[in-house]
Formats: sequence, structure tokens, C-alpha cells
Amino acid sequence: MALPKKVKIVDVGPRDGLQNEKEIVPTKAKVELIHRLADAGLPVVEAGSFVSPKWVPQMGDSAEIMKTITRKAGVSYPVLTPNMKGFEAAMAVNAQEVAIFGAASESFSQKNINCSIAESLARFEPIMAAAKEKNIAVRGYVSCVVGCPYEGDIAPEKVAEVAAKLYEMGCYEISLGDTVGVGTPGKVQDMLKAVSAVVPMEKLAVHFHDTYGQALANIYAALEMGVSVVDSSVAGLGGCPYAKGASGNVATEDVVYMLNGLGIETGVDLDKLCEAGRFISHVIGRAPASKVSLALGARC
Ligand SMILES: CC(C)(COP(=O)([O-])OP(=O)([O-])OC[C@H]1O[C@@H](n2cnc3c(N)ncnc32)[C@H](O)[C@@H]1OP(=O)([O-])[O-])[C@@H](O)C(=O)NCCC(=O)NCCSC(=O)C[C@@](C)(O)CC(=O)[O-]
Repeated sequence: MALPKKVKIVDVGPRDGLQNEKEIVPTKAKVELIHRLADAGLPVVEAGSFVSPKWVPQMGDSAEIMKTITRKAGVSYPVLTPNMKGFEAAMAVNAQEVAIFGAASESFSQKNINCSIAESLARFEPIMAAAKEKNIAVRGYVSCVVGCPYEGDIAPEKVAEVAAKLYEMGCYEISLGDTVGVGTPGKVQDMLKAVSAVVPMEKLAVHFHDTYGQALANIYAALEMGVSVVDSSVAGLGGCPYAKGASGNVATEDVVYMLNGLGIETGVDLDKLCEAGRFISHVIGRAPASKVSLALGARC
């Protein structure tokens, strides 16, 4: 299949990235990062997460962030909402898009959101109903689409089953998360084949962590199958607090560089993006986990 001409990049750095930092990043720096990402041309910047602050204290300032950011026209700022409490909190600060998050692994579902897959879907029902009434877009995540930190390999059919349920419930897009980054291109294509049999390919996004250095190859494999939405994290920030050892998402800088090389349009300014990555890396006291950012930095 021909590669897509355009790819939508969803930068999840301010959420997926910063939720896993040991030190809590100051709210002011998160706001600045979100502004810089929007200014670099990212059409979607995941801004925070309305989960329990006892579970993920790093996201405890999401309401403050949503109240403080200047929202750029044409940019979406989704936030995670695991239940009605989170959804209502997100509505109180005028979120226009939310994301619900389930898993294809029972064990991961229990560790991450303290309930079974079936219970999680039941919790999402009232969110979907309320979102429909308020005209709020809902994105659906499925974690552990290739492997699980507790159960090992996950069957593509199980991923397809959960993705189909989220799609039938009304999610406008389903993001397929390789939470622990164990996927390789063949496995990713097998998984996408199963999922696209029940959810249209144009409604699917891929979300790869780069733990084993496979993320770019996996993205290319997904593009070959017709996927045109890619999640990534500026400077390769992140990991999941309930997936020990998982490294950050693939770096947005590296994805943009690859897509530029393929002649695929993203609307993202690579220089501004690298600046945003260096900014947040300076705040957290680490070099960016983006090879492209390091290579371009070395040339300056
Ligand atoms: C889902 C819950 C809340 C269930 O947690 P629970 O303990 O089962 O919930 P509960 O309803 O029994 O409530 C317990 C306490 O939490 C409070 N609470 C309950 N809900 C909320 C809320 N929304 N906001 C704030 N507070 C909340 C509630 O008020 C109560 O407070 P207490 O009475 O003890 O003081 C919990 O398990 C949780 O917060 N988990 C966090 C999960 C998380 O954030 N994981 C990381 C994001 S997912 C991810 O990274 C993967 C992804 C998406 O990137 C894709 C991939 O890579 O695979």
C-alpha cells in the first residue's frame, strides 16, 4: 500500500512523558512546553490527565494547566479521564477533548486503573454519554497491543475486541499503545490486520514506546498498512508508571525527521520542535532522548 501523504502527529509528551518523571515538573514549565509544541505546529498536544493524584501525583496540576494555557486555534488539547470524576473535573476547566484508556491485558488493566477490562468499559459508558451530550470528542486508548509487562504476548484478536468496543461506544479515534515497546514490525502488522478488520484503518493511531529501539520501524510498518495518525513524545519523554522498565514514547523529533525524509506532510517545524525538546530536557536535567535533536544540536 502507498504511504500516506499526510500524517497527524499527536504529541503526548506533556502527559505520557511527564507522568513518569520522578521529580514533579513545575506547572509553569509544563505550560511553556505545551505552548512551544503548539507553536511548532503540532495539531494535537495531550495536556494532562484527570486521574487520582494518589496514583499519579505528577498529573495533579492538570486543572491548573488547562486553566492557564493559551489555546491556539486549530490545536486540540486532550486530557485523560478514566471515570466520571475525571470527566467532570475536565469539563470544569473547559476541556474540549478527552481520552478514555483501556487495555488488551487483564493484568495491566488491574494494575493501571484498578479494574477488569469489562469493568473499565462499563466505567467509560457514562463518560461517552455525557461527552455526546456536551459535544466533546473522545479518543480511546488500548494499552498492551503487542505485549504486556505482566502477561507477555497479547493476541491480536484480544486487541481487536477491545478496540472494536471503544469504537462502537463512539470514540472518534483508537490509539493502539505498545506500552512496553516490545513490538517488532511483523507483530505490529499482524495486530493492525486484526484491528483494521473491525475498526476502519483511518480511525486508528499508533502509540509506540521505544524501549527496544523498534518504534520508528514499527511506525513505518504501520504507515505501510495505511495508518496516518502517530503518537509521539517530544524529546522521547516518558514511560508508564504501571509498566516498569518501559522507556519513553518514540521522540517526536525523530518521527518528524523520518516523515520529512519520506516526503510526508506533518505541518511541524522541526527546528522549533527541537527547541521545545531542549527546553523541557533542560528543565528535567537530562539530554533529549531524540537522536535527531542531538545530531542537529551538534551541528549548531
Ligand atoms: C482510575 C483510578 C482513579 C481508579 O482508582 P480507584 O482507587 O479504583 O478509584 P475509586 O473510585 O475507588 O477512588 C479512590 C480514590 O481516588 C479518587 N479518584 C477516583 N477517580 C479520580 C479522578 N478521576 N481524579 C481524582 N481523584 C479520583 C477518589 O475520590 C478516591 O479518593 P479518596 O476517597 O481515597 O480520597 C486510579 O486507578 C488511577 O487514577 N489510575 C491512574 C492510571 C494512570 O494514570 N495511568 C497512566 C496513564 S495510562 C498510560 O500511560 C498508557 C497510555 C494511555 O499512554 C497508552 C500506552 O502507552 O499504553
